[in-house]
Parts: sequence; structure tokens; C-alpha cells
Amino acid sequence: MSDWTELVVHKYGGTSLTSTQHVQRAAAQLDRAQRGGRPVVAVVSARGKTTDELLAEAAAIGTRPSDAGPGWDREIDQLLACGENSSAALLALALRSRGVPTVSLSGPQAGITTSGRHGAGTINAIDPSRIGGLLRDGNVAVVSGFQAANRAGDVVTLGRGGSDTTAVAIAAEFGGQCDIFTDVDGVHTADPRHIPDAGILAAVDSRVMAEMAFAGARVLHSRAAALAAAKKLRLRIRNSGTDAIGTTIVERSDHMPENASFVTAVVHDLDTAAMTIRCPASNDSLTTDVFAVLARENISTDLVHVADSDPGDVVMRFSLKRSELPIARAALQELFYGKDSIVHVVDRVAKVSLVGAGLLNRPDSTALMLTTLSANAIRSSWVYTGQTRTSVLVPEDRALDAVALLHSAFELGRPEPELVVPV
Ligand SMILES: Nc1ncnc2c1ncn2[C@@H]1O[C@H](COP(=O)(O)OP(=O)(O)O)[C@@H](O)[C@H]1O
Ligand SMILES: N[C@@H](CC(=O)OP(=O)(O)O)C(=O)O
Repeated sequence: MSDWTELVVHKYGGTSLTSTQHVQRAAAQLDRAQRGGRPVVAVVSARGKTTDELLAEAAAIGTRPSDAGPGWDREIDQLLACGENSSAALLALALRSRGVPTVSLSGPQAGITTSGRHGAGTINAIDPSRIGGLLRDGNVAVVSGFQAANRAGDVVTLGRGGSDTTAVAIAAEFGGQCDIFTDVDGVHTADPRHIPDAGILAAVDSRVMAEMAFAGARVLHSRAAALAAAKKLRLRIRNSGTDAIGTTIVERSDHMPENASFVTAVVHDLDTAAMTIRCPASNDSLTTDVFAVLARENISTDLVHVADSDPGDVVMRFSLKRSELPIARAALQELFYGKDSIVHVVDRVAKVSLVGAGLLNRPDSTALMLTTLSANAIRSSWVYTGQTRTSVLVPEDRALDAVALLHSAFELGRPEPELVVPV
């Protein structure tokens, strides 16, 4: 058994592989890492907007029937996997043209397995033998992200943004380190594409990062952040196009001063919908059944509220990803068939969150959040508060205004907010 602690996984997102020059730049970076004497694995996403384009092509071919079943989703996964596989082969060709020994592998060829449904697989296990063998022979192993094999040997994708999770899972399997290369200099106090004075965070606590990712900061897939936190993985977020040192995700064990700034970032998620279900209280298993069905479909809910209401009804409310509405609707339709229930969906909403530490001990943060929004005529609802996140729903068309206002109200536009943890 080799000691793989020196192993480094480089993950290149779609934005870092857009053009031929981008692919060659990634190959040069991998070449340098390999020459440094470390075993190197590259994990790649589909180039540029390829995944969106493939989905658009599928939509142009035909509409998913409401009773489509897994057969439809299987074909979508077959299609989407081509995006990552093409990146992997091109990167391997770029490496070979530099004289770097390399082999590209699809997720199934790399020994990555799942039991999840098509479109939402979660990694069960990684058989390290194929990747390990290639590394021992001096190759850079280039692995298609975002995909795994199910029991039947079919490819299953891991949910949008899932290549980060592939990269983190491989690094965790080998006990190595993971660098996520993207198109920004690291994790910022808000999305730097929309908030120009967002500051870069030199280091972020792993639990705070997991919360930011779940709240919608696309820079890291939420399951990747959670896995990295659980495995205490050495993880950095870096820019593939600059020499910026990026953001290090750290395990926080040090003392946190009471007066430290408590909000790290403002995060928004446009992929949000709000669902309200009203059902007669006599259907007493319905509330628990709803969450069981959503869990079976691997659909995460947030901002959950269940309450009795007049006349003898139970009202359930929760937010979920807008992109998962079709699956949620189909699954719930089955459950509600013949029962006297009303489902109401609002899909023009966005979730805006403060992410930080000790937020429950700072009730002034929720107060400042809500007053800032209302003073600017932004209607907020469905408030959730927790120790590391406070979230509200706002109208979708005011989401970016809300982020800018909160970013300024919480004075996050400084170069280095105080919550940054020393490394
Ligand atoms: N707090 C944040 N810090 C950094 N980037 C963020 C943040 N919130 C959202 N983002 C967005 O995440 C994007 C990177 O994710 P993504 O577009 O999925 O890249 P990739 O193709 O590399 O996976 C950035 O371009 C940025 O707009
Ligand atoms: N290509 C997939 C998977 C992925 O992780 O992409 P990216 O790393 O570019 O966010 C997607 O677009 O969702």
C-alpha cells in the first residue's frame, strides 16, 4: 500500500476549460505539479456551458413525459456524461502533447460507484486500484467529474456542480490534498461577479464553507464542502488563471474572540422555489410521508415550517431547489393522489443568507437583516435562523439588491473581515 499523503487532486471547472488555451493552461499546470514529484490526479468538468447546452439539446428533442420514469433520466445522464468525458480526453491529449504520461478515465472507469437515482447520485465508494495503478506507473490520472457507475454499470450524474464532490472524494480516498481551480481568486464575502467590493477570504472555516455552499455560493458544491469538513481534507479554492494563493478551507479549533466579526459572507441562491402544502389533519401520516418521499428522491428542503391551521388543516411550507421542482412534483403527486390536499408553489423567489458563526447569540444580526431589507422595500419572508446561517426568501428580482444592501450593512466590503481564521 503506497503512502498517498503527497497526492494532489486538481479540479478544473467548466469555466477553467472553456477554450483550447484554457485546456493547455491546465495541462501546463498539471505538468508543473507532476514535475514537483507529487502524484497528480486531475478531475474535470464539462467545458464552458456544455452541460447547459446538452440539456437544451435534450429539451429540443422532446419534453419529459410526466410519467417518464428512470428511463428518461438514464438517457439524460448518458448525454451529460459526454461533456465531462470530452474534457478528460482533451486534457489527456494536451498532457500527452507535452510528453506527460497520462490516462483519462470516466467516473465508472475510475471505480466510482453510486446507488443514487439518475441526476442525483451520491458517491458510495471509490475503488482506488485503477487510479492508484496509473499513478504508480508515473501517469497523471485524468478523471471525469460529476459521474459514477450504478449497480447496472450505467453512468449516474451527481447533481449540478458535482465535479467538486468527485475531486474531494478522490482526495479523501487517498488521504491527499485537493485544489479546486475556478474563475475567481477564491471564496469572497459575496459573489464577486455581482458585488464588486466583495473581499477575498484567505481562510474559511470548513463548517462555514459547507453552510455557504448549501446556501448557494456556487464556488464549491455543497456536498463537496460537507465531505471535506467531515474528512478534515486539505482543500483550497484557487483561480486557474492567476497566481493568487486562493482560499484555504481550515478546520477551526482555535479560540474565537467574543468581539470577532460574526458574519462572514452574504450568499444568494436563485435556484429556489417555495412550496406550501395544506392537507386535512385527519391525514396524520401525510406530513411525515412528504419528507420521506422527498428524501427518497434525494431532494433537500430548507426553511421548513409545519403548523396546524384552521379549519383542522395542517400547513407545511418549505423551500427547495427550483431545478428539482419537476421531480418533487411528480413524487408528491403520487403521494397526494385521491387525498384532499392543496399544493401551492411560488418559483419567482430567491434565498438570501447571512453565513457566519454564533449567529444565534447575535439576535441583532437577524434584526439588522430584516430592517435593512424592509427599509429598502424588499419583502422578506420565511425566516430561518441557525448558529451558522440566517436565511430569508425575497422576490427573485430583488435578490441582488438584497445582497448588496446586506453586504454593506454588515460592513463586509473590507479587504479582510475579522472572522478570517489565521492559518
Ligand atoms: N462567495 C463567493 N465567492 C466566490 N465565488 C462565488 C461566491 N458566490 C458565488 N460565486 C460564484 O461562483 C462562480 C464559480 O463557480 P462555477 O461558475 O460553478 O465555476 P466552475 O466552472 O469553476 O465550477 C464564480 O464565478 C462566482 O460568480
Ligand atoms: N458540468 C456539470 C458538473 C460541474 O461540476 O460543473 P462545474 O464544475 O463547471 O460547476 C455542471 O455543469 O453542473
